[in-house]
Amino acid sequence: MSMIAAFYGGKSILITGATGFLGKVLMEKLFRTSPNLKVIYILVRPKAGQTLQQRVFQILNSKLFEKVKEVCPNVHEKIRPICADLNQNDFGISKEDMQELLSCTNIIFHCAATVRFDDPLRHAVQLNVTATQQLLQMASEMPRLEAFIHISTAYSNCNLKHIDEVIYPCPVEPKKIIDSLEWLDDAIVDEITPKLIGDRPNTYTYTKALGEMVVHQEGRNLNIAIIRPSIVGATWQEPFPGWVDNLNGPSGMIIAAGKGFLRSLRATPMAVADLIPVDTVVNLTLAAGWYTAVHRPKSTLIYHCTSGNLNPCNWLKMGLYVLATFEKVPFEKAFRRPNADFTTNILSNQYWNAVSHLAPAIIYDFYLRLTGRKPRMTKLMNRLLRTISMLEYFINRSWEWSTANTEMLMSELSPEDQRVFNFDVRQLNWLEYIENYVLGVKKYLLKEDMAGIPKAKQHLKRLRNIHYLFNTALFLIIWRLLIARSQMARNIWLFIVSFCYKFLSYFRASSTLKV
Ligand SMILES: CCCCCCCCCCCCCCCCCC(=O)SCCNC(=O)CCNC(=O)[C@H](O)C(C)(C)COP(=O)(O)OP(=O)(O)OC[C@H]1O[C@@H](n2cnc3c(N)ncnc32)[C@H](O)[C@@H]1OP(=O)(O)O
Ligand SMILES: NC(=O)C1=CN([C@@H]2O[C@H](COP(=O)(O)OP(=O)(O)OC[C@H]3O[C@@H](n4cnc5c(N)ncnc54)[C@H](OP(=O)(O)O)[C@@H]3O)[C@@H](O)[C@H]2O)C=CC1
Repeated sequence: MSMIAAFYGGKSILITGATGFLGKVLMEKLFRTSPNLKVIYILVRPKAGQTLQQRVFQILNSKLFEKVKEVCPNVHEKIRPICADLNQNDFGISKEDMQELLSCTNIIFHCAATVRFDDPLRHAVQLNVTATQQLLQMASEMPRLEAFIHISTAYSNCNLKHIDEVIYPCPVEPKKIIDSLEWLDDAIVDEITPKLIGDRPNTYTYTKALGEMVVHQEGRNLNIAIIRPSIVGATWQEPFPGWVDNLNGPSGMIIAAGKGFLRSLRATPMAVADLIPVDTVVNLTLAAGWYTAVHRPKSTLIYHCTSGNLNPCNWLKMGLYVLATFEKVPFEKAFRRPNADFTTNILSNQYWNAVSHLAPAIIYDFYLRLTGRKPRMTKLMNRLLRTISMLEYFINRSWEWSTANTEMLMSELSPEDQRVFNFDVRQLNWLEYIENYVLGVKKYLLKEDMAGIPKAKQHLKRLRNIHYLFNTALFLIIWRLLIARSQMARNIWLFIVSFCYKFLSYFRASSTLKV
């Protein structure tokens, strides 16, 4: 019997960010392995015209939860959505709901965050720092609380090359930042943002570091652990391989490459591609929740959930695996044939952006205009280039994350728990994982049917022929122009023609002799 699964039995668990990528997989695993848990409270905001109930209904009726419904048929009764907006005071939670949360919660998993790299500092601080502070305040009023698990990111200290499982001090105290944001106006905040974030690439990594600091300072009397995952990707094994439901991290890039939009990328081929499957993160998180509650470590333990030091893969390999998978399972209606190159040189990157990204988009938009349709490709391509520019920081560097706490946790698990809550990435086969990832992107993100693969292959063949035809026509046009203008080009042309003529005559003569 799994000790971790038994531990969560009968518990009241509070999850923030349960409607997000990680939160959904966390909920699914909890229900599947501990169907006798008491209740999961989830803090949800109404969104996109959907009520809380509709949002929960949609999640529970998704493919991800199919297995849960078999082992926990009354899952609808065990999930308790609470209307909350983490941007508001007290999260806008009603008094009755707050009372229930304070008196019943045993475990908190704090996953909610803004993961946008370019969020204005004020918004990123509100969600990633102030909301964390408020949640800690709530937690301190929970008499039954056994553990508070905070999800951070391995990149919160990406300004360092070697990162230990410790909290690093921030130059400006989070409290001072929160206070000053109250009276500074937006224009001044925007102006000082680069100075505040210093050598970090964006407001996301900066505010996640501030969030950790807040946890460290204000959670002293609580039983806390911090999980730092690297780049979270599709599921590896559970509940089934390849599940993914948002465009963050590599998923959006896989679509862009598979549809033929992404043709070149400024990336360091040998830099470590520190991907970590979402189910691995969830298993480690649940194991850490159990360990924190049962063993009550003296200090806050930080767990790095990364793959680079145990089972490294680099961007070159990952890119090749992705491209190889497109051969077997191409995406439908591709714009061009998938073929992406990595370059480290800024100038050649600009050249390829102009030639491989913008020029085809402009030509295609011209064609759309000619056929009376609205041009859209240049806009889309500019958006893609902007996204790529935001990711470049992460694909041109390697980091070393120490994983002593994570390895210690693994050694504390029983053999059964090591199987049920497996977070040993040494067992991961990258080629197999990437194949399933690409397949998952096709099925769950693009909602493409496998039956369409022969047609997609046919479409790629047509694109290849168009490509050859276009290149030949371009070559002939350029050559024709050169011949018209340059004596040297004419001489070369005459030389080639006479050489071919002589070769053919010789070939014909020798074959006649043989007969
Ligand atoms: C050979 C191939 C090789 C492939 C492999 C190479 C892969 C490299 C991947 C490297 C990943 C490195 C990530 C490092 C992550 C650090 C880890 C974390 O803690 S952080 C956790 C990770 N956090 C992140 O990854 C956040 C990254 N994303 C952002 O910060 C923002 O989306 C933005 C600033 C990039 C664009 O802002 P903005 O211009 O305001 O645009 P909106 O947001 O409003 O969206 C506009 C449209 O674009 C769509 N779309 C969105 N994202 C992507 C995407 N990645 N891609 C594509 N598309 C994307 C979106 O759906 C929407 O479509 P529609 O509804 O209009 O049809
Ligand atoms: N994805 C990744 O690559 C990585 C993620 N992480 C960390 O993992 C955690 C989860 O990330 P992930 O699941 O990918 O992110 P998502 O963007 O998928 O999910 C974010 C969650 O936060 C919720 N949320 C955001 N704003 C509010 C708000 N104002 N009030 C209530 N809820 C809100 C969202 O709710 P709603 O559905 O309403 O928007 C959603 O449930 C984050 O802490 C992130 O920093 C760390 C490393 C890598």
